[in-house]
Amino acid sequence: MSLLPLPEITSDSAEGPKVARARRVAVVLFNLGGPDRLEAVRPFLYNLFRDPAIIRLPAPLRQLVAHLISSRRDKVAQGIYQTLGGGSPLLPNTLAQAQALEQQLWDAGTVRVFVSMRYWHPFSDAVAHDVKDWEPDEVVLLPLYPQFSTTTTASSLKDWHRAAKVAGLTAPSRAICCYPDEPGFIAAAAGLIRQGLEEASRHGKPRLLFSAHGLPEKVVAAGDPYQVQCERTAQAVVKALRIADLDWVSCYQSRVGPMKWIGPSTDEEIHRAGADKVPVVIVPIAFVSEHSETLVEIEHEYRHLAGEVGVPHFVRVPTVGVEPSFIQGLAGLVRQALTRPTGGAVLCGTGLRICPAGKAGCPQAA
Ligand SMILES: C=CC1=C(C)c2cc3[nH]c(cc4nc(cc5[nH]c(cc1n2)c(C)c5CCC(=O)O)C(CCC(=O)O)=C4C)c(C)c3C=C
Ligand SMILES: [Fe+2]
Ligand SMILES: [Fe+2]
Repeated sequence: MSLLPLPEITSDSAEGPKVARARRVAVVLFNLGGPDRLEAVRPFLYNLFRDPAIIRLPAPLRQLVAHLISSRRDKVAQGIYQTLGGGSPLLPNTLAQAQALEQQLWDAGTVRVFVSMRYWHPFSDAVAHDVKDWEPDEVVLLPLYPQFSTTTTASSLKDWHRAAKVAGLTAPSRAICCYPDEPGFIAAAAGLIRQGLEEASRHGKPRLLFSAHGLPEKVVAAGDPYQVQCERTAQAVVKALRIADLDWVSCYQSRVGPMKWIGPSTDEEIHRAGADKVPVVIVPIAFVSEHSETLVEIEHEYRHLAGEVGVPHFVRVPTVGVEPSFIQGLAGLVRQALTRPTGGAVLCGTGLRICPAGKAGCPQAA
């Protein structure tokens, strides 16, 4: 990766020579957020379900529905976070990624990496103020969702632009929309999967399950490119693995509510693996760090189900986290974004084209 030139930012002074300083770049990482204690579970769920990107109802009705669902799901969700010691590890894990990325970007100017969460602290309003106080020359918005969804990436970016306006943050920004087959991400996932396949192979010919967080079918039918991009990630990993006759399938976990979600579901695939008596290697392909969906849903619930339905061996592959090639990949996305025109343009991770508004699979997110 070639180094970026470091433009000197100069300021005129009435008295004397111009003062130069290195370009200051703020990178903002986005993720969903998670409750940090059991009392936070209900307000976290309320924030999630009152988001119009999640519950597509008009305002007063949406708040009412959010209140009802969060009250009803509170106990189940508290049980999930109780298993994790009373809170989500998503924030500490994301802060570790921020630190690793900051170190990786030593050559891109004076870089500081911030973390902004959508449904629990640190919220975009507080982070936008912190970014403004740091006085960046440029801002790069980097969602920690490799695959674009209106429910995640677009929701986070929209909320960020609102918060930035309120905070008076005027530095130019660029958003990276998605990177479903970014080579560093794919290499990191493939490396971790290879270890999982090796372990499972001792128990028979394993089946690889690429398990992504699901979405309601109607969200995808309305044009959300998430499912297509999840399949693209799976294809890219399979190609990188270069294993002849690899048995693999994409599936979707985490269904909530009564609507029909995209499939096949991860449950169905675990049942099928049980019937076929094949070991399962399950890889959470839409998550880049550990949290309730990986450490409870996969590690406990799916592992238990696999035992019940006769799967001979079950391996959970860890998320890419701070794997060096993943962090290098993120740094590459930031460097490339910095070479593009500013003005809220949305960049596709693959090929880093500037996406025209509305182009399918390459969405205008802001
Ligand atoms: C790829 C990422 C994600 C998509 C797409 C997504 C859509 C989506 N999620 C819900 C409802 C819930 N999600 C919950 C937790 C959760 N979701 C994601 C990511 C995506 N969600 C993450 C990273 C987490 C974990 C948070 C943590 O533990 O730190 C939860 C809360 C947990 C639970 O009660 O099961 C809910 C609820 C919907 C409805 C949706 C799309 C419409
Ligand atoms: Fe979710
Ligand atoms: Fe879940």
